[in-house]
Amino acid sequence: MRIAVIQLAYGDEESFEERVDRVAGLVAAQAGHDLVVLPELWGATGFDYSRWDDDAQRLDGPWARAMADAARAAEVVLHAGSFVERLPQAGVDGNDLANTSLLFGADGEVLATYRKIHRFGFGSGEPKLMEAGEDVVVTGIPLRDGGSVTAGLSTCYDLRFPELYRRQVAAGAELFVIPAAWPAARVAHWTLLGRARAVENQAVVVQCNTAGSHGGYEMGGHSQVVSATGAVLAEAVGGGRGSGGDGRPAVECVLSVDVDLAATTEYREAFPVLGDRRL
Ligand SMILES: NC(=O)CCC(=O)C(=O)O
Repeated sequence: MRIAVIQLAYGDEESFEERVDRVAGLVAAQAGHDLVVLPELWGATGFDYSRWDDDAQRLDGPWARAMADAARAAEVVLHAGSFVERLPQAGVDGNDLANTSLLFGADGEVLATYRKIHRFGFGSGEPKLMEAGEDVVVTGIPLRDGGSVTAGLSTCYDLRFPELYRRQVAAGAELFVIPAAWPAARVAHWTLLGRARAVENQAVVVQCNTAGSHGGYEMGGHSQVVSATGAVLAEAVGGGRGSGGDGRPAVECVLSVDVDLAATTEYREAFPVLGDRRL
């Protein structure tokens, strides 16, 4: 399986519309991959909360249509990261926004919808402005060779909650796709937790972070793809001025990675840790 992880860099100066056009072009250039992955909230920004209400869109709005077109143009399955969804009505917390991911098939049809379950912000940002998702989402991703892989979807801060990934594995997940807007200050947690989720679940982990600075936050980059054994197959270098970073700002880049899915199955059979879970 060939995966393209697009680590986007953006600042405060680029408009939503300009960025959607730019990103659609980047996706369209990834023909030949099975799966292309974008980061969290790359349109409305991860941390400039003042933009979220204005940039919110319906599930079938222009953002989703542009991403469907890009998937179709490149003939790839596209995990379009996430966007600020305008819900049809306010939810239990009185908000009508959600942090929503869409997975598009190569024909542009929506294969899966995931709403971020664990909201980041400790009383501001997501918990204040957005509803929490309630559904664990595990979905088949069709591959160009006619096969498929079973993937669990989650977003950024979800990575800190291992029980979510255990539930995804129980539902058949062999691979986790995790878009993020994870700041440089804690980028060491991002890479460490990604490897931990891979090792404890014997699953491939695909992490797509954001670069650049917006809303007063420097993003950490260090997108990575980790094998089911915990080996880092590819990592976007640079970024992380806080704990564990290398001091350089993260940059925009595309990781193009071949993942051997049969190796995951073989590894799970040869070292059957998951069979020893006490549920
Ligand atoms: N956008 C996020 O969910 C940020 C998460 C984060 O910064 C952290 O867990 O640390």
